[in-house]
Amino acid sequence: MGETRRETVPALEKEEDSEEAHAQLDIWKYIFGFVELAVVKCAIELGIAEAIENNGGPMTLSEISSTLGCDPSLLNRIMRFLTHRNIFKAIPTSTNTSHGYSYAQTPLSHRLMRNDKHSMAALILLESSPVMLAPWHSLSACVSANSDFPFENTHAQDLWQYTAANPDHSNLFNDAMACHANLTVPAIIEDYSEAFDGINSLVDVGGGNGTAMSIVVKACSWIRAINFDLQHVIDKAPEIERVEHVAGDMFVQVPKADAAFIMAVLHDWRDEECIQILKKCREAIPKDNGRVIIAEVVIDEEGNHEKLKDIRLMLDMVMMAHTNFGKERTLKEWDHVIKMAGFRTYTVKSIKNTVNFAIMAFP
Ligand SMILES: C[S@@+](CC[C@H](N)C(=O)[O-])C[C@H]1O[C@@H](n2cnc3c(N)ncnc32)[C@H](O)[C@@H]1O
Ligand SMILES: O=c1cc(-c2ccc(O)cc2)oc2c(O)c(O)ccc12
Repeated sequence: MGETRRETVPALEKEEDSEEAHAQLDIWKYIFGFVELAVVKCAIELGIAEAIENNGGPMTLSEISSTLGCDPSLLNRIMRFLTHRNIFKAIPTSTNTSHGYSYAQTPLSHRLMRNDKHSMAALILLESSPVMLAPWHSLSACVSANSDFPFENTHAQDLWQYTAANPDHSNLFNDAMACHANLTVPAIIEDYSEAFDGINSLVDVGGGNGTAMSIVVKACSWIRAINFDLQHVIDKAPEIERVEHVAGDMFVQVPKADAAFIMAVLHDWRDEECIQILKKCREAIPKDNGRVIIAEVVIDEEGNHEKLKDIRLMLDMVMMAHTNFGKERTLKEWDHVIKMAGFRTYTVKSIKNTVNFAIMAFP
């Protein structure tokens, strides 16, 4: 019998081994990173979550596939992927039919429904659209040349010219932003109700289809709101009680009100442009007790790994791919922009469970 000898592995080498093992696992996630977005988009387009919701309870594979008119064996693989990621819950059935499972909704699958109060479907459909995916292929060329912009390079127009000329994409974009407003505005009102105290009129600068103001006037019955955006966006905005839609250019003039609200707009522009927009907001509000409520990301540079930091950094990459000079800003960068626009002081408050902060600037 040969003697078996066990090699002793130095502690350091073991640590490196596990780092290697983690790296090897992590790199596969990058290699197939697009798969998650593609399969989730597929689930939204098929309407899997809606089918289960409309059924009023869990459904077997054959029930879902006959309701949606899908191939059962392909749908089975899609459901296996989605349940592995806890997007749907697989409940073993007692019978031998239908691959042995019923599928139920989860908090994640609710977010894939188009009409759910938590819906994120429109944002997923925007990010996975060929129009928004194509510019990512020009990212490295644009970073190294620092001359062209990924979106303009790909579509020969900037995002706003492109949406004005392409109504289908404009609808996709406005629906996605409405989904963002549905998520963020109730959280701002709940966490920061004092922002809306003492104002009778409020103008939303770059307010899209008016979703943000529809939520504000419902929650704050004393407020009359103006939803201000480009002509082609206002032309498509639905009528909303106590919300007046006004078309115009925020670089020229902003409609007058007691306060201005501006959400996910300044991150689309470079500092000089933000200063110009904020000056127009300052001119639109009273000098003595006016305020501008800015809802935007603040990037933390302190090296903290707070759970939303990764998403904020991804949004910064989205700004690089989809806008010419847009970016997410640190507090120091916000301080520069707000002070240069002539505001005397400002406060900053994080908004629970959203990537945004509420920055209130006073003239
Ligand atoms: C990223 S979206 C934000 C929409 C909305 N505030 C939200 O957070 O859901 C930016 C908005 O700015 C509008 N916008 C772009 N340029 C503008 C301009 N010059 N004047 C007014 N609005 C403009 C766009 O049409 C778009 O609705
Ligand atoms: O694709 C986007 C997404 C956003 C966005 C998503 C979530 C937020 O909390 C804020 C913003 O904003 C965009 C944007 O401003 C833009 O010009 C292009 C694309 C996107």
